[in-house]
Amino acid sequence: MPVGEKIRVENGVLKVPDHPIIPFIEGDGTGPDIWAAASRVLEAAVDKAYKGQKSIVWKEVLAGEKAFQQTGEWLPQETIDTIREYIIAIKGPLTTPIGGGIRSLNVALRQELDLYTCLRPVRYFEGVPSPVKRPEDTDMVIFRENTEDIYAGIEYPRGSEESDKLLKFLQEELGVKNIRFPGSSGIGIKPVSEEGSKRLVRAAINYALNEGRRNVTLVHKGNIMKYTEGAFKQWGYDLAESEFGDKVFTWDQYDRIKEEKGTAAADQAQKEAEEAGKLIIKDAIADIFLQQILTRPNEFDVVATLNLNGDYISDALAAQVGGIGIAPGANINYVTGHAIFEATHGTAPKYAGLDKVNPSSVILSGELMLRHLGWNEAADLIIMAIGKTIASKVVTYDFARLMEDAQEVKCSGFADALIANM
Ligand SMILES: NC(=O)C1=CN([C@@H]2O[C@H](COP(=O)(O)OP(=O)(O)OC[C@H]3O[C@@H](n4cnc5c(N)ncnc54)[C@H](OP(=O)(O)O)[C@@H]3O)[C@@H](O)[C@H]2O)C=CC1
Ligand SMILES: O=C(O)CCC(=O)C(=O)O
Ligand SMILES: [Mg+2]
Repeated sequence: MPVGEKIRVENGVLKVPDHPIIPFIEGDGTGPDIWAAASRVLEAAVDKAYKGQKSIVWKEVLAGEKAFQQTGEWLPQETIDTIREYIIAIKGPLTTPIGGGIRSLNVALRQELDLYTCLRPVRYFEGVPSPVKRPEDTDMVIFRENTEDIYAGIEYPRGSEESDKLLKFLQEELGVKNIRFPGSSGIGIKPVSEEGSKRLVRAAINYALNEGRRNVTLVHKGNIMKYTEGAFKQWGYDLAESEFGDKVFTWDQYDRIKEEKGTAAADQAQKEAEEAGKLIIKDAIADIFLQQILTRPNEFDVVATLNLNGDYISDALAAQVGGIGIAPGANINYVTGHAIFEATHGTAPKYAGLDKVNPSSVILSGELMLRHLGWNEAADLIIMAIGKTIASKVVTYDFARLMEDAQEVKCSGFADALIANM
């Protein structure tokens, strides 16, 4: 087996050796089952595509329960340092307790490495059971801001010294009168910055232009949270116009033309922009957006949104194309080149150790990783094998329970079928 070399970034460009060392985190709960299946599929695809000329040299790094058992720490500094050094990593899901205990290790990794984009493509594979009539109409790519918003973890329990201090400050210094039950309120803070918003929207627009997409929708709740979510929307429009000029047409421009020259002129300007192949930058308030992705999904293409909205939207859109068992993702910093690939789903603890769940989300996250490395031939093999395997109705429990005449296989069995179909 080759010794392996480090991936490097030179002048902002990823330099990938033929045998890159890639750190992986196995994950909690169903993580070990999924990783055993997914790593075999990724290795097989690379092997089939490059016949030994390229290979991945895995390097395990610890996080979560396995890390705690072996080192007494949930997220050892060595794990963060190793991923920083080796640039690209892949992980299984990690458990976060509810209402107390450790803060999310998944969020900590994103924040430590400043992986400001959570990229979650949502696409349909023929034959996957879906709750909607035309799942093939859903073809969206989510860009979720990954380092700010209420995920910053600035949150204090009721009655703590910190929340008492904050309440006192809000009431006495800022004249806040509408905290309904101050004596029993926990307090959370939601930071959203211009830099954070703009770098995320920049990534979404760059992606949309490179991939020939038609539109980017800025999703926000800016009517209620004016200076965080509303500001995100405005910073997004400002960035689009100032950095992408003639390549885009924004709804902000539309509104200005409408005010000056009327609706017909604004409609005409948008029509001309569309005909000229310009990228349309629009926005939607989060609640109506969640309705419209169901009622008219083909109107939405690339989605740029804040952290919490992006979390909800990821799972909702995944459901439309067959669920969380087939929902990949990547956490990326487009400036430093650092990236951690991971599924959208969590640890699904009730299935831990049963070799039962669908490994496709991690496999497709690996497929995204291979494409990110420029190993498109191996990535294509994975897409082809997933399409072929699902079309032959060989599926895990999550699809089998919704399909007729399906052959249900285990997590490992699905990996076997994919490898056989490559
Ligand atoms: N990035 C990460 O590491 C993430 C971690 N988490 C963490 O995971 C833990 C559990 O969270 P929970 O909210 O239950 O969400 P999960 O995504 O873990 O599971 C919810 C349900 O989704 C379905 N599901 C999940 N994974 C798969 C899969 N691979 N194949 C098929 N179906 C799947 C199962 O549905 P069914 O019951 O219908 O079979 C499962 O019960 C929490 O601690 C949470 O914080 C959550 C999200 C992301
Ligand atoms: O960190 C967690 O436990 C949850 C993360 C999550 O839901 C997500 O990344 O979509
Ligand atoms: Mg989530």
